[in-house]
Amino acid sequence: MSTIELTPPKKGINGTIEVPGDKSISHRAVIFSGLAEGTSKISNFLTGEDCMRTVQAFRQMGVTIEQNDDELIVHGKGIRSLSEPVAPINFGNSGTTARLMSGVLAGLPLFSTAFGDESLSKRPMDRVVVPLRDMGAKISGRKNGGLLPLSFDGSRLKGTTHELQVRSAQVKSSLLLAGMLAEGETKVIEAGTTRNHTEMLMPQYGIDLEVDGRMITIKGEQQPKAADLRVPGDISSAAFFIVGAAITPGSKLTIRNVGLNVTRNGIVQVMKLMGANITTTVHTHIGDEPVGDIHVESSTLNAISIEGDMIPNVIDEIPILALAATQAEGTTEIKDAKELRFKETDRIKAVAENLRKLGVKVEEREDGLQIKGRASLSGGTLQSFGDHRIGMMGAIASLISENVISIQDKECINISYPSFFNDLNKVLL
Ligand SMILES: O=C(O)C1=C[C@@H](OP(=O)(O)O)[C@@H](O)[C@H](O)C1
Ligand SMILES: C=C(OP(=O)(O)O)C(=O)O
Repeated sequence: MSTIELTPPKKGINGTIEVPGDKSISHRAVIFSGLAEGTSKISNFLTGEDCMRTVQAFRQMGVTIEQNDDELIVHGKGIRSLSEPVAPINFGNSGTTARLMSGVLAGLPLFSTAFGDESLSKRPMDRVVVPLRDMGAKISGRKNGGLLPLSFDGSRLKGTTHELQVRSAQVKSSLLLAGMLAEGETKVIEAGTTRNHTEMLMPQYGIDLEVDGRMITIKGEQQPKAADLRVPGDISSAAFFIVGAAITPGSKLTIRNVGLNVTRNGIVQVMKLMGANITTTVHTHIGDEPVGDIHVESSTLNAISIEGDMIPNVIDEIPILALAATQAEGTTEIKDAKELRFKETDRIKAVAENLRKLGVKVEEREDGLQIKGRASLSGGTLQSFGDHRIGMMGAIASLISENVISIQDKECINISYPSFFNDLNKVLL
């Protein structure tokens, strides 16, 4: 674990960058390619630690996956040819791997066990285990399957209708994957819109499903077919540079080839509501996913209330939005975001603690934060709490701080954005 010291640059961030491939889409692309029959090519794959956990899970089931930089060649042999993993699968720090792979492992005729790191071992798994058991899944684990490690005595599942209580794309995707392997039809009725990459990608891999508002219906016993895919840039990674450019005077920044899916572009909408100077230009589609450029220039910001339906669309962007709020005129309210307490760390607590260390007036609420704006940020040592998004928030704070900011355990940033500091240095030149 090492610490990085970041000296305030005393100037804006300028130029053009590209961020790495989308984390959510990269996980899903490996899962569909690993289950598929035939050879799939995935380019601009995110090689961050989380997505490599999903790759490793398929390697342990006998799938050959070649990697050349950010290109993966996945030699799928079909669902029936997957082999039983002889060793436990390590999901590492990755909630997406844990939830999505639970749906897969529960529905394959194999025995498997899986565990995670200290953070993931505290995150709730009952949100997938309970509905998977309703489909007939045989899963056991700590706290009656509420926590990792879990073991899956894979069996033929029965298609079921699920009315989701949690607003979570991971739960939805886990059940759609289980439904694809099950006998009969599965319906997933969402509590509200969440990122829809699974639904968008499935048809590209030849999987039939029907989306009717909040209800998704999938037929069982489907064998995915191989496909070639280019992963768009990750808007959740771009978010750090969007906010960095918006709050640092003298900035003009273009971020190229970012996924602009409407279930993910909340960061752009929210920053615009705060008065940020942002334009987006969609120039292509990858499958149904819109991809384009984001241009941001620094401007004054005003406080708003971020709540309700806005939250799922910015769920991973709240830490960096909280930093934006410190520079806005007025007091920003973040509500309905209790889910943040179940991420890599308790992100409500971590954000409040780090902003307070920098001299910001912050109130912590059960489901959010109240942040007083127009704060001048001192320097100091910030903990990342082993959470990549908290670490990157601290690094972006250093663009406008009065003194050096040190970030402890900077390595955790490799979970979603291994080239983060390289990209930051490029725009500081
Ligand atoms: O489905 C996905 O790829 C993700 C969904 C979100 O989690 P929840 O579904 O738990 O909200 C998000 O926080 C995570 O980073 C990725
Ligand atoms: C919450 C996140 O990821 P996961 O749930 O996959 O660990 C994230 O990337 O911010």
